[in-house]
Amino acid sequence: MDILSEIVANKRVEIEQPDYFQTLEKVVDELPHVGNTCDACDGKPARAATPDFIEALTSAPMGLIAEVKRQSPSAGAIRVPFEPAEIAKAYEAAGAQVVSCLMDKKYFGGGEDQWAAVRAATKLPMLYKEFVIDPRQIFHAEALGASAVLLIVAVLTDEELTSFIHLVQACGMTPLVEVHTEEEMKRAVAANAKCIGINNRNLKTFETKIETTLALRELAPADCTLISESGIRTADDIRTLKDAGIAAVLVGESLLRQPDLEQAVKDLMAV
Ligand SMILES: O=P(O)(O)OC[C@@H](O)[C@@H](O)c1c[nH]c2ccccc12
Repeated sequence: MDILSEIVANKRVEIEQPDYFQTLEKVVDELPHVGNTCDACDGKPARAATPDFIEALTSAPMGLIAEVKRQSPSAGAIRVPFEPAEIAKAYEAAGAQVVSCLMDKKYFGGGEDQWAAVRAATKLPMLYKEFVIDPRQIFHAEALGASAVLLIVAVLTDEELTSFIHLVQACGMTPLVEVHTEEEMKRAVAANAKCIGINNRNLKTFETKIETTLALRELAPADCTLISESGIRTADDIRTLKDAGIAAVLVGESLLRQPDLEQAVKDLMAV
């Protein structure tokens, strides 16, 4: 079994544990409400508006989604010691537009505690970075104050993809639809995704190359916000992607490996 299938198989078991969505129930009642209701959310009031994901990203010449990632199946432990709040503060101070927070515990060392630490440390919009296979995860993201939710095309059927895109939108968040192949890009476009993340990393083999973005971007309609994800290391990479019409980048490892994070962000984004 490849790693992506393994992670998803584990996720299916995980989300059925009785305490998995505990926070959802605890948090929803305590959230500041804006009073408007969301049809898809059972008539429950939607939570206070979070900063808009696309607006934040497109406010810069090249948007940066900076990732809080303790470990990964491909890299192992990425930064030791790992301090989510300090990391988020450094990202914000250096001018990142969005913070991405891994929610998977077993493979990425993330989860609700990490989310809460980051949420408290920064005002920046946050991306709920998870292997979403169930609508409850989308309500969870909403309850936690996410601005955007990752939807990975490779782990969803067409029907799921379409209904999850609508659900994320109905909850006042932006679906970031992730693709890695031509076929997945076509499925994302057919599902009317308006914000597409091209993952340079093959989640089955871990092979990572920026050319993936350059090849797949051609297949996206002009009104789509395109984000290049994974394996982005240098200011030269950023220049290449900018010239190719990419609006934003999602970067974790290459930043997190630098002792001075704030400087690392500034050096990377110095275009
Ligand atoms: O650390 P990197 O190579 O800069 O990559 C960040 C991000 O793109 C990567 O963590 C990622 C992209 N899509 C995902 C889906 C699940 C987990 C992780 C990911």
